[in-house]
Amino acid sequence: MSLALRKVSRTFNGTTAVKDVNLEVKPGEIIGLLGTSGCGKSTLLRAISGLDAEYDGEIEINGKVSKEIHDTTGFIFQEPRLLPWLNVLENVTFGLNGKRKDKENRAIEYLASVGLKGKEALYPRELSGGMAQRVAIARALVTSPEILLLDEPFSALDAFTKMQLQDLLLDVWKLYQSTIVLVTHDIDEALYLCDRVIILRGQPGVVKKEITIDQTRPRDRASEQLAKIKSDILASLDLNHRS
Ligand SMILES: Nc1ncnc2c1ncn2[C@@H]1O[C@H](COP(=O)(O)OP(=O)(O)OP(=O)(O)O)[C@@H](O)[C@H]1O
Repeated sequence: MSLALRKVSRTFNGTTAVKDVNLEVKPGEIIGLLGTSGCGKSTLLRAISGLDAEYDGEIEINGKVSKEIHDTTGFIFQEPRLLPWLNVLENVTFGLNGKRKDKENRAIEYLASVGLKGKEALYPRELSGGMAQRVAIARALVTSPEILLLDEPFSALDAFTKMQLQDLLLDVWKLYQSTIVLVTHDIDEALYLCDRVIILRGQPGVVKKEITIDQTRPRDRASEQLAKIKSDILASLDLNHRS
């Protein structure tokens, strides 16, 4: 599913958080939004999801401009946000429409695709951080979203779990062909996952640069080509200057 942002700006109480952001995303593309804290990455993601409609400009999803919540988008947050009184299966089926057995079968299938086969009856308190985030991924996927929005989805996890879940994300992307917008602070994560990285900078945040990562997957995290792109990204972030 395609996605386009045209001159999107968002102002909170007189202060502009992001200004005039333009972005065209092709179906099946993985786009990273990268930038220092407070430059408006989450604000943009909330606008794309329809959770926040108070922005100026236009957001078009598959050719249709709308400010409503899009049922074609799935959202994954930094923390899993599971309901503690529901087990894993119930957390994934929660809010789905349809017959109970159908919903459960669907949830079981998606839980298997994130490596949680047989864990359906566990409660959130019994899960590791990585398992809980896998449940959150299954919960987002079960609605078959054509656009997946991820807000620093792996930043609370240890380095090894993070790398496993990045690979998992690529597996589900291959399987479901979703268009993905990923907010991250982690340059290596953006280099490993994204087709294109949008660098935002400043307050209000504006698009400073777009970097295409034209490397086949699976990528070598330690490759020289990625290291070169990383130094370009670091230079664009201009961490020594605030603007
Ligand atoms: N609901 C809100 N009310 C008022 N100001 C807000 C609101 N949401 C965001 N902002 C402001 O908008 C700016 C951008 O915030 P946002 O959370 O989008 O940044 P971010 O780039 O995602 O930051 P971080 O990387 O730290 O999560 C900040 O100055 C923030 O204080």
